[in-house]
Amino acid sequence: MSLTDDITTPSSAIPDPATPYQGDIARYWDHEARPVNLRLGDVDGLYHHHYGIGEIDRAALGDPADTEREKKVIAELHRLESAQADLLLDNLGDIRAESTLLDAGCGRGGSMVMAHQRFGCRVEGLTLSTQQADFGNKRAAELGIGEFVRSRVANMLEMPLENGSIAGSWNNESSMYVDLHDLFAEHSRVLAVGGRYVTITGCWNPKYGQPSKWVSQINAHFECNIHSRREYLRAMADNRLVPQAVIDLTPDTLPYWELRNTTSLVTGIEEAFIESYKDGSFQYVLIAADRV
Ligand SMILES: C[S@@+](CC[C@H](N)C(=O)[O-])C[C@H]1O[C@@H](n2cnc3c(N)ncnc32)[C@H](O)[C@@H]1O
Ligand SMILES: CC(C)=CCC/C(C)=C/COP(=O)(O)OP(=O)(O)O
Ligand SMILES: [Mg+2]
Repeated sequence: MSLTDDITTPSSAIPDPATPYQGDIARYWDHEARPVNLRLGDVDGLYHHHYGIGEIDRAALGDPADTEREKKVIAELHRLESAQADLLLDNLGDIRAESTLLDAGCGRGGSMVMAHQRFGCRVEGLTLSTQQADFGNKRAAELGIGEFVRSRVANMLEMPLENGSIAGSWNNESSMYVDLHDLFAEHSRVLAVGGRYVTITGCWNPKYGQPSKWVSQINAHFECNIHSRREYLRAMADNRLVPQAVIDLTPDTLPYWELRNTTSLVTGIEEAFIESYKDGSFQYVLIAADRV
């Protein structure tokens, strides 16, 4: 059976949002078309809404006076964003082609395509945005993988998925829009026992005390609610998700932000990320957990 055999809800049939807040978030992503996301995605057709990790390849950027410099910087930023998704997929463990994966808060679907290309399996994506789901399904169809990669408009706190049907699931920069206890209860329900959950997220650092002014600025910019690192670990523990790896990616993401801050694609939020990562109030982390 292919993914499309059991489609009962076309991606455009948006149900009533569960809350007014979710309606706001659906509208936000329906109208998003920032060049920093679209021009990077145009590099190779993988459209991401997350940030990058890894060292800058200075040789690939060439001379600052190069007329092709902007194009090269865009390609480099995109390479770092895809490297971030690759690291997330590395942490899913062994996934068989017969398995189904879940991308909770899937955006335009770049990570889903990468997951299918790596594992050959089905990938289910959930987003609040009709525009994003349609975009992801169109891309998958263009790539000839529409039978395997499907985006749907659905609330990740009420996933349209059977209990224990998912081998691996993730949130890539999408968990700051929901209550973590509700979110992990739902991942725990759909994951098979022994399955793997992975998140890459920004979180505020309990060592700092409370969310800093920079964290508050990021929340206001994206209409989200960044959680603390402690909250992630506590909500996982309460929902049968046992951390196997907690990796601080903060030093690995700073080069991406420093490079992005030199381009014409800046959106105005770069300073908040750079300063909060540097003052220790905010961290970029990967957490991988086993469903037990
Ligand atoms: C910053 S984007 C991340 C997209 C994607 N994970 C990526 O890495 O490109 C946040 C995503 O979370 C989704 N989202 C937020 N709240 C959600 C909810 N309650 N249910 C489903 N998706 C949600 C948004 O629709 C959006 O697609
Ligand atoms: C790490 C944190 C706190 C993330 C918040 C969620 C978010 C908006 C991620 C990036 O989306 P994007 O790629 O659409 O943003 P931008 O336009 O800034 O690249
Ligand atoms: Mg982006």
